[in-house]
Amino acid sequence: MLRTEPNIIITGTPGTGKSTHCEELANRTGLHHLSINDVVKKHSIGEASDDPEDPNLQIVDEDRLLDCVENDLEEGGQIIDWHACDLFPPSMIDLVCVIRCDNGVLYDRLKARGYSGKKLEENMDCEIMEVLLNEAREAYDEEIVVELRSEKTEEIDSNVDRIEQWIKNWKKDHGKDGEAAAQSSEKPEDDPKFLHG
Ligand SMILES: Nc1ncnc2c1ncn2[C@@H]1O[C@H](COP(=O)(O)OP(=O)(O)O)[C@@H](O)[C@H]1O
Repeated sequence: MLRTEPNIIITGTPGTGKSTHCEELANRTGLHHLSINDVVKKHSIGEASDDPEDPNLQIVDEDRLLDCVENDLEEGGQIIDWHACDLFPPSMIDLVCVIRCDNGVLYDRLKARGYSGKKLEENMDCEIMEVLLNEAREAYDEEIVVELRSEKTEEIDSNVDRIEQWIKNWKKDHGKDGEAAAQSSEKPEDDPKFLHG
């Protein structure tokens, strides 16, 4: 089935600004903010970890998670909000935005969230080592992976503007004309390169 609306992953280290971007994008475009944290809670597919330093940490059964979101992804128009990305089938994903943040700014945000000790350290390492960016680049065609910075308030607006414009182009290319182009094996002109600042 051809999707008429794209599926977009918004990923990044906790605290970088994923939810903020997803909410704003959903408000502006009418696409659905698919918070994976909410899916995990709703379907009880997380198991409490036995880490005494992080009793709230949930280990998620990824197969069950995929079962829960499969229909949504097939339908399209999903803005997927999660701190991991490589489990979603590439055939169902049209754009992957990795939200990045300066280490000092992220440290303050995570502290304000009450993170400390090992949990704070591991999340800071995750950002410094570019774990999510590498994961995204390994799992998906590098052309659809975009890195966006989110340190200042005005960056939220400019990032969302750019993604919104990309969505408009994608829809134009995948409407009736896009379907015709796909059938005649022409490549639709939804090149996400313009998103690469
Ligand atoms: N570009 C930004 N400018 C200012 N504050 C931001 C920006 N991006 C995120 N924040 C703030 O950082 C915190 C973490 O953002 P959030 O969207 O919850 O991150 P995540 O979903 O990645 O954990 C929130 O308080 C949010 O308001």
